[in-house]
Amino acid sequence: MKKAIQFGAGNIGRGFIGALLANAGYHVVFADVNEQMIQELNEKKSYQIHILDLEKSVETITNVSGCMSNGPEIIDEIASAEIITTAVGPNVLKFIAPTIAQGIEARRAAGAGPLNVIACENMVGATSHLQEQVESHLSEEGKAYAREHVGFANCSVDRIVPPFQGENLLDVGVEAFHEWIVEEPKLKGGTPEIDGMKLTDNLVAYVQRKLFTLNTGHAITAYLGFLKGIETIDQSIQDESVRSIARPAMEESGAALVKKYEFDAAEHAKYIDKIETRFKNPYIRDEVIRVGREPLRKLGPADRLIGPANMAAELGLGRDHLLQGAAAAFLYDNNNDPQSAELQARIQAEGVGPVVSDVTGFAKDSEDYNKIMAAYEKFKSLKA
Ligand SMILES: NC(=O)c1ccc[n+]([C@@H]2O[C@H](COP(=O)([O-])OP(=O)(O)OC[C@H]3O[C@@H](n4cnc5c(N)ncnc54)[C@H](O)[C@@H]3O)[C@@H](O)[C@H]2O)c1
Ligand SMILES: O=P(O)(O)OC[C@@H](O)[C@@H](O)[C@H](O)[C@H](O)CO
Repeated sequence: MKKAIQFGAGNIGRGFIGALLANAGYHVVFADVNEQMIQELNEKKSYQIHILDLEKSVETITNVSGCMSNGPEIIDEIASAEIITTAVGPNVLKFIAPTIAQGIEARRAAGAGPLNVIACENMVGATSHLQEQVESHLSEEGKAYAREHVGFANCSVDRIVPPFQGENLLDVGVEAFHEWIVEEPKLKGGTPEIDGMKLTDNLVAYVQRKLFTLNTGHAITAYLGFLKGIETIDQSIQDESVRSIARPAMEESGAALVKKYEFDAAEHAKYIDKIETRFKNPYIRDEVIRVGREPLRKLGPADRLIGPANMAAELGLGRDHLLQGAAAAFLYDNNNDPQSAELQARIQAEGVGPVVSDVTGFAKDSEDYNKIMAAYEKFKSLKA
């Protein structure tokens, strides 16, 4: 039987990618550092996906097992797999890269056939980033083997999967919508047949379309909601003062995306409408602290707040609401989130101006810097 390794048995791993692979006839080995999750996967060998939407349903996923991603067994698992997917978070890719490299060396020694690696993270070029990290751990022979036999394909992955309290630790609650788009030209050994995997040769456009629309609106809804003491995304987007920034911000990034990639403007408007409806899904409890997690990552130059603002600026387009959204991120003050604590400690120590400039790359007193600073001062007075 075909084998897939899914690094990360978390929400998107179990709730989307692992499930698609299992349904496509792969035996899916979830590799994680969470011992309890791995034990449970090996005991139960199945779990349920609860579709939490207007039409509810339950899907049972079978033919799965678990493996500690930091134990010795994972190397043999990689050596005998056809596909590796990840959903561990962009910052964790560097920790799994040496393991994937060891698995590739084992495949080379065994003369194994093609393997495809697809990092399913909210990050432009996540797989290329992982590939660089993996290559840095490969021998010269390993690099040559990988060039010929290992495909590293980027992707865009979209399904809202918040933490879920089911009867079973493994069960997961998801929205009905899902979209997984994979960079076809990078795949090796032919295209795997996986229902729900779409293929494209223009991936960057689709990754940015998703990251700069859904994740942009999501993050802004989270940070503004947090400031107002609102707990969930669906409640936050219903608040007119939040929506009146989050929605135009998605329209600003939309105008930039349409211009840059020549997307159909009417189709893109529908895409934004659909996303707003997804945020409003009352059947899913998605907390603003999940969506706002790791604000420093989200404020990165290629990520969902500053990335679309820069794209709009390059194209001579408006970006006021995107910059207001970024300002709200600088006020995200949640001690349970290490990046939020780091951000707030830096603002305390250095003052907000230098931190805004350093994190965003906007020079002091530039137009975009001044707009963030003005919004920051305005929002500060709104803090719940
Ligand atoms: N949840 C969503 O709605 C969603 C949707 C699209 C994309 N994503 C992306 O998917 C990725 C994962 O998000 P999530 O929501 O599933 O997070 P999550 O926290 O639910 O899952 C991450 C999993 O990775 C595991 N992990 C951590 N370190 C590891 C390691 N060294 N080796 C193996 N596993 C390790 C964790 O134990 C956890 O089970 C992120 O990049 C996120 O942006 C999430
Ligand atoms: O996973 P993050 O932290 O990059 O972003 C939080 C959410 O916006 C994200 O997980 C969405 O739910 C997901 O991208 C929907 O496809």
